[in-house]
Amino acid sequence: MGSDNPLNVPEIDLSYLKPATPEWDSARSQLWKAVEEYGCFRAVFKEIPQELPNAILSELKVLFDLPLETKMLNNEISELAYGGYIGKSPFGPLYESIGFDDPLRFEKVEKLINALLPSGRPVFCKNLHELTKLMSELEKIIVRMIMESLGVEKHLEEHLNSVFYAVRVQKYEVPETGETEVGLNIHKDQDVMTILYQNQVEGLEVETRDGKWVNAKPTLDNFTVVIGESLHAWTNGRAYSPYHRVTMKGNTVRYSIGLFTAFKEGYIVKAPEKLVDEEHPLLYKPFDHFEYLKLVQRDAKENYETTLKPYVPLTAYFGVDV
Ligand SMILES: O=C(O)CCC(=O)C(=O)O
Ligand SMILES: [Fe+2]
Repeated sequence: MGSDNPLNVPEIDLSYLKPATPEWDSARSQLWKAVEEYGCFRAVFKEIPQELPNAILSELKVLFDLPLETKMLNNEISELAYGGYIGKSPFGPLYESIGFDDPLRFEKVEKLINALLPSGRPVFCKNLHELTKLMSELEKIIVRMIMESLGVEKHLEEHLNSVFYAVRVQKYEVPETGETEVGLNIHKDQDVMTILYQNQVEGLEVETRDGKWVNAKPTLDNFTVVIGESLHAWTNGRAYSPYHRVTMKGNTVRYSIGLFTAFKEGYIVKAPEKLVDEEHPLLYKPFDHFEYLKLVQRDAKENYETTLKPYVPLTAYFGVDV
């Protein structure tokens, strides 16, 4: 399983594409195949120069080496979901992460960094803000391609108005035993999608729809895209949301940057009517995305099962809804 598996998730070049061109359509059909089968792929997106995420990664040691009390200040500063500091836990024994809850607003990035590092880090703040903007452009392309593939692109505008972006920078320590160890336990993401860039230390493993574990082994120009359960529910199950985990081995610390796209507070996740019919009955009752996030409480989760279970209509079990 996992690390010994030579397979990788598909790589798709999404650089410099224009909608309604043959190049766009060809990339879109590769993307949709990957989203259906793996819920995960590696995107090449040359609009983002490699130097940008790498400049951020090279500063992360300074941030994570701060005392725990300092990193915990983030819990007071963050106002939105996906912000705050997460320390090591049974769920992520080697994992720590620092969330930027509204990085499209430069002043919010600056506020957090200045609180953690009073001498400031203006270049880091600028880079993180800039990377968020560019990664959110990539997210919009991916969502557009998914909606076009399903013939529901009229919902694109609604999507753009309904989401917010957060960034988490994440660290995975080297296992002390020298053996392969769990960095972050098996889970599905609850968001719309997660886009990751990391420091070329592999470790992310993804389970395909047919139960095979595959390494998501990126190269320098890859952004790894993982579909979250909210998009899976919104597409009435057409987009796959994979179980995944991070496994650590070797002696290099792994750092990653994750852009999390999530629906705003109050948004009700409901599959478009066009995606529900006799052949595709409604898989999940409409749910409030923020209520769902609260319900899940990722850190407390130890079981290996979908977090959407509370929304599965009882018809799926008993033939009638009650
Ligand atoms: O760091 C990674 O590559 C994966 C992180 C992850 O799965 C998550 O933050 O949900
Ligand atoms: Fe994840």
